[in-house]
Amino acid sequence: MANTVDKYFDLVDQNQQKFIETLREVVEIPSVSSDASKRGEVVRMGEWLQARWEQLGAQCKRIDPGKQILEGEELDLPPVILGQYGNDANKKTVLVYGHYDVQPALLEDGWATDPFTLVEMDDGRLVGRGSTDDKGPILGWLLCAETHKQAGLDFPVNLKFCFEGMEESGSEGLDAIIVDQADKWFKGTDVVCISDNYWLGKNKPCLTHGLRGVSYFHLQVEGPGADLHSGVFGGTVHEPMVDLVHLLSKLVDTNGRIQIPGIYDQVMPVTDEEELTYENLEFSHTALATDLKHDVIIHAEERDTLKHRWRYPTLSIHGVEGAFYSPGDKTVIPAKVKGKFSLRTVPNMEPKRVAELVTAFLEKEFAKLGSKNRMRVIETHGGRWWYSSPNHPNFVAGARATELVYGVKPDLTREGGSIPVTLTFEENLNVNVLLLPMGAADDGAHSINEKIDRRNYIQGIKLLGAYLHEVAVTDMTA
Ligand SMILES: NCC(=O)N[C@@H](Cc1c[nH]cn1)C(=O)O
Ligand SMILES: [Zn+2]
Ligand SMILES: [Zn+2]
Repeated sequence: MANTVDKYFDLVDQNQQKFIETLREVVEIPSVSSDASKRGEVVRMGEWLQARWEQLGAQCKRIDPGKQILEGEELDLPPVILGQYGNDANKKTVLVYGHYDVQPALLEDGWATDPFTLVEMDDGRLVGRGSTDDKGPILGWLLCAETHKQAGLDFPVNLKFCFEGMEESGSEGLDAIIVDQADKWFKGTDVVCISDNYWLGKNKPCLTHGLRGVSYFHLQVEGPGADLHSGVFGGTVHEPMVDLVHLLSKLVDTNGRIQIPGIYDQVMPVTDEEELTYENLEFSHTALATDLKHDVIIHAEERDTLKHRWRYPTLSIHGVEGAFYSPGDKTVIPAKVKGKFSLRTVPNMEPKRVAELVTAFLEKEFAKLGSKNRMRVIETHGGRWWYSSPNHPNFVAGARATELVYGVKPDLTREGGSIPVTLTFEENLNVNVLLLPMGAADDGAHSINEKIDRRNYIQGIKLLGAYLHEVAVTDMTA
């Protein structure tokens, strides 16, 4: 094994520039799943992946999950690309999951360069939307397999894959496909690996064994039939935006404490054993404040910041649809506005209970306003949290691979973000899931100037390959 892995590492080093060009090619496809006008691009990205894997000899199956209504338009959901690369009864089977859709990005959001053009900076940052979330990592699996084939190296496992184009928009349609395919396409899977999160800091790699869930809400307030002139109607009609601002202000206080009664009742208490997991991690407020460009950290202790990222629920307000947001001073009263917020959920919160509590609270608060407007709370998607033990041999394989590539033992972390289908894979395939991140804490996923460092991209391609080699020689039943 050592010989093959060393050869593989050498080849990855030799092909660095080619791998960056491949990343450039996919960053140029603006596969934004939340934007109806970009749906064709999302599909194009899925087709690109399928074609490239088929060229390599993988057997692929495209599943079209159905329709969705987005911005009032009925749209085809982007395809889920299932694949099988290798089918040797003497090898283990690893299922990898990733997503080929990305978050929206506009130059005017504050990007220094065009978000859909990959730019390599002097300091090694590869800047572009999707570079770290999640196009770099999904390319990692592909480039690993291509490199093995081109060099005639034995591929150590049978690889199954599942790539979706709706992760950034709630993974619509995917749960049903996983349930349906558990005994079909996914049959024979020994372990699952997902590379779609980040290190805790900038230097030390980690393995991740927990994710928060996400429950996303639209709070709609509707009043007159059309926008109004504020000089004529201000002070004489109930304004939807005023109601909305009042309601949004009730959800969470300025120190991040959620104000919805009952929301903390289902949260698992911290145990002494858990307290130990916050020790000796590569995480500091000084580094975090630098990444944030301004120290806006609420908590005094690092462990409290981590607890609020990993194991307590949080509520964030994301935006208002229908409100005036352009430059200039338009004197309008918007007729209908939609406030958008989400709660990150943790063990043992149930999405259904969360939705009930949120709705009951907002209805009560709205009634207090005495407004003649109409209010509706809509839960647009609810993804579940995931928590797993890091003692499984799958994690041992991940740790060995990390040591081989980076020369250090990885930290064990949980993640504040959500990958809703993680639990669906675990429950329906009855196998262990490992999260093996490629990118670093300061990559700026979902933000402006998203990047992956050249180092993390290239070493990450090695890491994914090394992990597959380690799985091949690790007893997964232990
Ligand atoms: N890299 C994982 C990720 O970014 N996940 C998203 C998932 C999501 C759910 N609803 C909208 N996006 C996240 O925000 O955590
Ligand atoms: Zn992602
Ligand atoms: Zn994301």
